[in-house]
Amino acid sequence: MNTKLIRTPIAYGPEGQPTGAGAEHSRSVAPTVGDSARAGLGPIKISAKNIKVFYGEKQALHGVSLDIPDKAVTALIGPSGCGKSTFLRTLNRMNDTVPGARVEGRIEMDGEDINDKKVDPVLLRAQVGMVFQKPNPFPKSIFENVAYGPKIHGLASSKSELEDIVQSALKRAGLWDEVADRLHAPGTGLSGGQQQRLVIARAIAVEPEVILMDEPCSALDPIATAKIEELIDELRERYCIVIVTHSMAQAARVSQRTAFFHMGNIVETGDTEDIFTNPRERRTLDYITGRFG
Ligand SMILES: Nc1ncnc2c1ncn2[C@@H]1O[C@H](COP(=O)(O)OP(=O)(O)OP(=O)(O)O)[C@@H](O)[C@H]1O
Repeated sequence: MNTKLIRTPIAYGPEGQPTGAGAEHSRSVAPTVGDSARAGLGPIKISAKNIKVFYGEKQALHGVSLDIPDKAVTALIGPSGCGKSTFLRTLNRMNDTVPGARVEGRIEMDGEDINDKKVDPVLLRAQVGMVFQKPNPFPKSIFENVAYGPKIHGLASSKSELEDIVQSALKRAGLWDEVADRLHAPGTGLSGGQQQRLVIARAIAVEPEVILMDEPCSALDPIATAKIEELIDELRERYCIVIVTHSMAQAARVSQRTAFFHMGNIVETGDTEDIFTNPRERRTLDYITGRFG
C-alpha cells in the first residue's frame, strides 16, 4: 500500500521494497502502456478498470478502462457531455464530494486501489492534485496560497524550509520571476494566466505524483495558454499528467497519449500522434476532423 495515501505507515525493506501488509500488491516490474514503451513513456501510474459512474439514476460512464503512464501527458478528448471530467474526477475521488454520485470499478495508483477504505482522500488529493478550468486561488497572499498545503501536511519543519518549498514550487510553475517581489500581495490580484500558474504551484508544493487538469486554458488568452502549455511540457518530465481539453490542437501539442471519449465510453486510446494521424475508429476520425462535437 502506498504509505503516502494512508495514515498508518507500512514497513519497507532495505531496498525500498514494501514488506508485510500490502507488499503482495507491489509490482517488481512496472508494466508499460502497450506501444508507449516505444514512445519512451514511464510505466503505468494509474490503471482504471471498468469504471462506471452514476449521478442518481443517470449513468455518465459505462465501464471505462484506461492505463495512464507516468512522466507523460495523457489527453482526454471528446464532445461535450461525454464524461471526460467525470472520469478525471474519479482519479482523485472528487466524485465522492458530488451529492448523489456513485462510482463502480477499480482504480489503481502504483498498483494500489485508491478506493480502499484505508486510503485517506485528503492525502490522495495531495498526491493527485487538480487544476480547474477557472483559476481558483485562495483569497490569501501569493505566498500563503502555495504555503497552505505544505503547512497542513506538515512538509516543512521551519519557516525557512517553508520559504524554500514556496520558492521552488513557484519556480517550477514558471511564476517566480513575476512574483518574487510581491509574495505578500493577494493571489487574486494576478492575471488569469498567472493565477493558473499559481494554482499549479500550489498543487506542486505538496509533492504530488499526478496532476489532473480540467480544461486549464479555456479561460486564458493565447499568450497565457502558450505559457501553460510550455509549463505542462516541462512538468511531464516529473509527473503523470492527465488533461481534459476541447482543443484538438492543444491535445496534439501537449500530450503523448490520447483517449477519445464518446457517450460515456472510450472509443479509442493510443499514442497521440497515431490518434491524430491514423485513428483506428471512424468515430475518432469524424471527431478530430470536426464532423461532430
Ligand atoms: N453533478 C452532476 N449531476 C448530474 N449529472 C452530471 C453531473 N456532472 C455531470 N453530469 C452529467 O454527466 C455527463 C458527463 O458529464 P461530464 O461533465 O463528465 O462531461 P464532459 O465530457 O466533461 O463535458 P464538457 O466537455 O462539456 O465539460 C453529462 O451528461 C452531464 O450532464
